[in-house]
Amino acid sequence: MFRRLSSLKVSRMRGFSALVQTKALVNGNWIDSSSRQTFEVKNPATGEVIGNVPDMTVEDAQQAIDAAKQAYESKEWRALTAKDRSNMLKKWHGLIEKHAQEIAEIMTAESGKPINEAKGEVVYGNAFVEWFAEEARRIYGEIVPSGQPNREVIVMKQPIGVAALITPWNFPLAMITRKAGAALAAGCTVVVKPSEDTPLTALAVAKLAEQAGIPKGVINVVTTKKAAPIGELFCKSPDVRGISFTGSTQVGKLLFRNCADGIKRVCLELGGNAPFIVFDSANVDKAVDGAMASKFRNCGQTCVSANRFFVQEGVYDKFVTKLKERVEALKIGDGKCSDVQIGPLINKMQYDKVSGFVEDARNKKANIIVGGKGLQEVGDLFYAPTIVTDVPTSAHIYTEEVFGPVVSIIKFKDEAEAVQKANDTQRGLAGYFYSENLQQVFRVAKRLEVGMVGVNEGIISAPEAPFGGVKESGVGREGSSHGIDDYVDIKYICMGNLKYD
Ligand SMILES: NC(=O)c1ccc[n+]([C@@H]2O[C@H](COP(=O)([O-])OP(=O)(O)OC[C@H]3O[C@@H](n4cnc5c(N)ncnc54)[C@H](O)[C@@H]3O)[C@@H](O)[C@H]2O)c1
Ligand SMILES: O=CCCC(=O)O
Repeated sequence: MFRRLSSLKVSRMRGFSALVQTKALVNGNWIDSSSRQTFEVKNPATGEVIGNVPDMTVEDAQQAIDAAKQAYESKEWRALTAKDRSNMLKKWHGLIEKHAQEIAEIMTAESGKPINEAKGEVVYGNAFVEWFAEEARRIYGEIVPSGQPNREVIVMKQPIGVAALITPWNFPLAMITRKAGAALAAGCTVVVKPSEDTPLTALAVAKLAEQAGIPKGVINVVTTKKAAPIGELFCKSPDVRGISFTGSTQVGKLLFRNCADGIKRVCLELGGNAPFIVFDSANVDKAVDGAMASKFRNCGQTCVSANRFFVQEGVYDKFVTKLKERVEALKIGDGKCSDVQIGPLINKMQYDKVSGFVEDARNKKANIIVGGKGLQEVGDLFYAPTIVTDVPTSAHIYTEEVFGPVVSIIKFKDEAEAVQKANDTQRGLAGYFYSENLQQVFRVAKRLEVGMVGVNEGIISAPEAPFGGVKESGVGREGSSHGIDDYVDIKYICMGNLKYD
């Protein structure tokens, strides 16, 4: 069965104290909550409290909005050229790179993410800062040939103003840089509300932004457990011109509704329920590699994780046997051990959800061939990597996003059935399939109702690619040249009565 690591094998982590900030950042000042209240940040692998951060109030969040507005209108920010902003982002990128190890250690301590994955996330997240440093200089307008004489039609892109960024715990760095990089490149200022589970990574990168010379008030970080009232303030405040949210579909819908009155710009990156299809024409070894990468990245707590595996009859037994061997070999433990591959789930709520879903499948006569239980001997929040076969379509692991290390497998007969089942969900973030048949590749890629498709590939995220979903998985795209769109307004200037002769 699974290999567990003893604490003796835990590699020594260097102290990460230098970058750990335990105050919020408003208008360039590192401050406490006006209520003086704080909340604990815990290591999900051990339950140990690793820090206390300010539990900022709605009034504190209002101050952060005011600071962002003032900074947006100040000469220190508005007068900068695109090249100046690009250079600041490049400096920030350089500092994140320099402090990659410390940031990864903070991330592992507060999120439980295995250290090698945390280092990978620093590289991935920082790539958005670099990408948007480059894009900052390419926010082009247009001059369109006019239909009238003596007229010019000029189109320019201008920053929207203050943007509020609400981020989740599963990618504590990348979900901030993917938004803030684009916003700053466009010339906006931001108020970041990181997840209450992972505020320390957010504060650490904000500290580096300060060291990079990004002016006060341009990036504000509000740590809080009062997500709902502060989210409502962001939606209702006329000074916040855009909201970018990554998180659950449930909260995304609430924010979308609350932004309606102010006709605010909204970017929503929400949950998925990704199909992963293995056709008879697939290279099964490649498919198993892709399945492991897609499913077990961050212990399955990834919005683009494969959620439902559809495997065609001809390769079913081979795929399941090979996948089972790989799953049983996964190393589980405290993410600070350098060879751990599976850490804990983030919190008790997530643990209860995952274990409840597997119990539901068991009760509905699905077949649990590996795992299917908690690993309390390792820690309270550890759940065994699990494979469930013969999953009925009524099971929660089929209809819902599991967000945990659970593979649900369903056998299918033909392509039409696979595509119909893959699309049988209101979510549409990512989808994956394995096939060596070129005709099938194009057919299926076009028919999947998702924003992103991995063909013979389990890891698809990249700074230059547009990230986002369709259906209830969200609106807007992050990363790529499209990632700037949510932070700019298009302005048309009609130059009339021009005299050319
Ligand atoms: N599409 C993507 O890019 C993407 C990326 C990461 C996570 N996710 C999704 O996020 C979910 C898991 O993350 P989570 O549990 O942190 O989600 P969540 O929606 O509970 O929380 C996300 C953020 O929203 C805040 N929040 C919670 N309630 C709020 C409210 N009423 N108003 C304003 N803010 C509020 C939280 O404090 C946190 O900062 C999964 O469904 C996952 O698929 C999507
Ligand atoms: O969890 C969602 C984000 C993951 C990614 O950017 O690949």
